[in-house]
Amino acid sequence: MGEAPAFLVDHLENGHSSGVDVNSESKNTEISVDIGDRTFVIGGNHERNNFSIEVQIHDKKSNNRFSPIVLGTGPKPSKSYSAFVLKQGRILVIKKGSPFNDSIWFLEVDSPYVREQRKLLGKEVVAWSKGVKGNAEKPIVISGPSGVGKGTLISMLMKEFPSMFGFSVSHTTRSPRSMERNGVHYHFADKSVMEKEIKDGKFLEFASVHGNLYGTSIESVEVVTDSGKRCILDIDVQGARSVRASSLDAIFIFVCPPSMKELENRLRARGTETEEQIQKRLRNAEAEIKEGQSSGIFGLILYNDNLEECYKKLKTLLGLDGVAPVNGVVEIQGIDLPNEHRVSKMEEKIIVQEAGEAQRNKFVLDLSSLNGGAPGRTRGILVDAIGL
Ligand SMILES: Nc1ncnc2c1ncn2[C@@H]1O[C@H](COP(=O)(O)OP(=O)(O)OP(=O)(O)O)[C@@H](O)[C@H]1O
Ligand SMILES: Nc1nc2c(ncn2[C@@H]2O[C@H](COP(=O)(O)O)[C@@H](O)[C@H]2O)c(=O)[nH]1
Repeated sequence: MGEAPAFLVDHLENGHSSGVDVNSESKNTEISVDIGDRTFVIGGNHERNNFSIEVQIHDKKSNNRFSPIVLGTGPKPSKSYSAFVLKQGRILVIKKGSPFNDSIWFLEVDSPYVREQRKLLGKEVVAWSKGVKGNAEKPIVISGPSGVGKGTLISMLMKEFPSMFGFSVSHTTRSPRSMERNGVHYHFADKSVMEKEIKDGKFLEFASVHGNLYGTSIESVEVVTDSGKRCILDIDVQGARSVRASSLDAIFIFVCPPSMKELENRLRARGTETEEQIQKRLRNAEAEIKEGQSSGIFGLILYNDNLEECYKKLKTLLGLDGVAPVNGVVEIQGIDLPNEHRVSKMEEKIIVQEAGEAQRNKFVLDLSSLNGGAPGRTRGILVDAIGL
């Protein structure tokens, strides 16, 4: 998967109902943005929904107004918004009077991810993606047959670099092992609940693995990204394939065992599965190893023979040679805009000018290097403060 395409500002309008700069103290503030035959109405009644801005679509042809499925964690309602139409079916929404880290959002209404989800869910879909400053490192997908040592390697990485990496906690319908804690190792889920959440588009990927359902929720990835850490996903090959096809721009590592015999020994020594489950996992391992090595999903293949050597190679692949653990914090921040401001466009930049006495303070948002997007955060916003 290549870099996500840049989404330069296509057109920005500041009139009524098309890329509007709404400035209202009303509790019913909403903003309407016209794209083609549709008006996207963003905002609405705070009293009805205090948790996330509402989105409605008005189809001008049929004069029908309806609520689409809204994917991703959206922004909390605010007293007023500015909105601009960007390329590739995205609307930039800037909130006023919002707390730190909650001011710049992207509503994807016809991005590749939204089109894919629309097809999958058979319903109208829009998706929120929060804008973050700078470029966080790409998430890391680690796959490999059961027992090869993925979890062991990930634990070593997170122990040595606690402030750099965060684990995406998957959902699973399998029963917890004795040492596993809900919300830490997995979100242990009821099958019908998980299936309903999958239907509702809450998952980045999911698969049936060794007879149970496993999946990565969009929220699990967002929680890690928002904490400023690089997200690690421990998922099977089917899941990796789905992530590869998604717009989550990740790196993909496959871990191979030195032999099937050694894999069997490790699974047995771990002592967490019944004999029947071990046999099932070993049968699946052969196909997984074949696919992992030949499918082209994985750019990086590691052999976990000697654990210490394999861990060293993993660190080299991740560019961590000689990196001191204490210096490992990833540079990723929200964007703190002044509470009261006016928003305008200058060439391909968005100018946010502080209102009131401090009018000379301006923030220039350069969107020319955007990357990422739903599901997950939109990265690469360059912010320049002028006159501060
Ligand atoms: N290089 C190694 N040499 C010997 N034993 C190892 C090595 N790597 C990991 N192990 C051991 O193998 C067992 C399986 O490792 P681990 O649980 O990390 O596998 P996994 O790939 O995460 O499995 P699963 O996919 O089932 O979660 C553990 O008991 C671990 O201590
Ligand atoms: N597709 C996904 N696969 C996942 C996810 N979480 C874990 N896994 C994979 O399942 C097997 C078995 O795990 P175990 O904990 O029962 O031993 C292993 O290969 C994991 O990588 C997920 O969210 N999606």
